[in-house]
Amino acid sequence: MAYFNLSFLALLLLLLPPLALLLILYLIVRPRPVKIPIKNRHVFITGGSSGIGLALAHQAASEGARVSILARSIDKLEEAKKYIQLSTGIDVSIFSADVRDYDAVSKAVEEADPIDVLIVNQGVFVPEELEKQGLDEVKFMVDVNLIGSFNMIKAALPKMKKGDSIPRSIALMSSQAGQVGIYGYTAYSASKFGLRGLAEALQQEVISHDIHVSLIFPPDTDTPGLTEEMKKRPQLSRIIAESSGMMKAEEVAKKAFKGIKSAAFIVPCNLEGALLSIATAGMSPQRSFVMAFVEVVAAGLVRLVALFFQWNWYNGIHTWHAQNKRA
Ligand SMILES: NC(=O)C1=CN([C@@H]2O[C@H](COP(=O)(O)OP(=O)(O)OC[C@H]3O[C@@H](n4cnc5c(N)ncnc54)[C@H](OP(=O)(O)O)[C@@H]3O)[C@@H](O)[C@H]2O)C=CC1
Ligand SMILES: CCCCCCCCCCCCCCCC(=O)[C@@H](N)CO
Repeated sequence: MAYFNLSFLALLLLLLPPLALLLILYLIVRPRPVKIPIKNRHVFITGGSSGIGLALAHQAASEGARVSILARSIDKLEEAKKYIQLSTGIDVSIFSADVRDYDAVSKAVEEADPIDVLIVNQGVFVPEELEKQGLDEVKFMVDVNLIGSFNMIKAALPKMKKGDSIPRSIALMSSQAGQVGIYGYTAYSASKFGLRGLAEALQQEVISHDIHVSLIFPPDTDTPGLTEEMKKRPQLSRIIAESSGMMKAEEVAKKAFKGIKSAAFIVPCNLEGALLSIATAGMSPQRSFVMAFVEVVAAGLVRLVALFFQWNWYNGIHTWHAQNKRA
């Protein structure tokens, strides 16, 4: 009996610190967890006529949401509308506008129903070493990916604040290249890193209006945009980006909505992304006390894994240059 008591006591002493940490985290995590409904809500998706945005629109329609999609090409919008109508029976509203044009975006928001879930998904990516890349292309990516996102949020926010008492979401489509800088993506990574600062600051500004911000971080995703990108992607960009594999747009859309519905601030899309999110948790909000526990406990080990990835990438860069110098 004494032996049993001793081992029980030892077990208790062993479990006490993690249990105490879990309790502390349960008490302190902020903002508090909240559920965002999608069914019968108005989901407005920019870049919704192709790739991940089209998959998001299809997923939202399948879950019974009212869906609007915004993009530049009216032909691609009409095609997307037809595809979703045929596959889900849902009639999607379409808005032709360039997110770089604040007035055009504002007009679309005025015409649209009040937005309950805004997914700022549009994005362009032209991978090239900065030295070779024209500043016009640098500006193009920053204007569409970052300034365009400001335009969309600024136009949508006033009406989103006036809505009913049901929680709302503003989700930003970032990229794993928005968590770690990648060779050939200087402008693209900068535009996606910018979304993080936007999102962290915006969440503090809108929390009192029951609006919840999510950042979605996909790896390479099989879309028309990626197909186009592959035509000119530097070999080293490909080697490094392949560290996180490839996903289908539909898989990314499912992960995105899972995160949006639980108002997760950081939404990874695959295992590498989950590791990357722990490695880059920084000062971002964490609503799940369980995830907070993992972040706190795994921080050191994940940092070691991250340093192994950097070791591998820089060795690859060195080898590539050595081989190409000889060639
Ligand atoms: N594919 C990938 O590997 C990954 C993509 N991402 C991100 O996911 C998002 C979608 O990418 P993906 O689906 O691959 O891209 P696609 O090129 O397949 O689709 C991009 C969409 O954005 C729209 N768009 C582009 N420029 C503008 C603009 N100036 N104003 C309004 N709409 C615009 C396009 O329509 P139109 O041209 O008619 O305007 C289209 O609907 C981007 O933010 C991207 O950075 C993140 C990680 C990986
Ligand atoms: C701590 C451990 C880290 C674990 C693994 C890290 C792997 C990072 C790989 C980065 C992949 C970047 C893909 C960019 C996709 C994209 O956005 C372009 N296709 C343009 O759209």
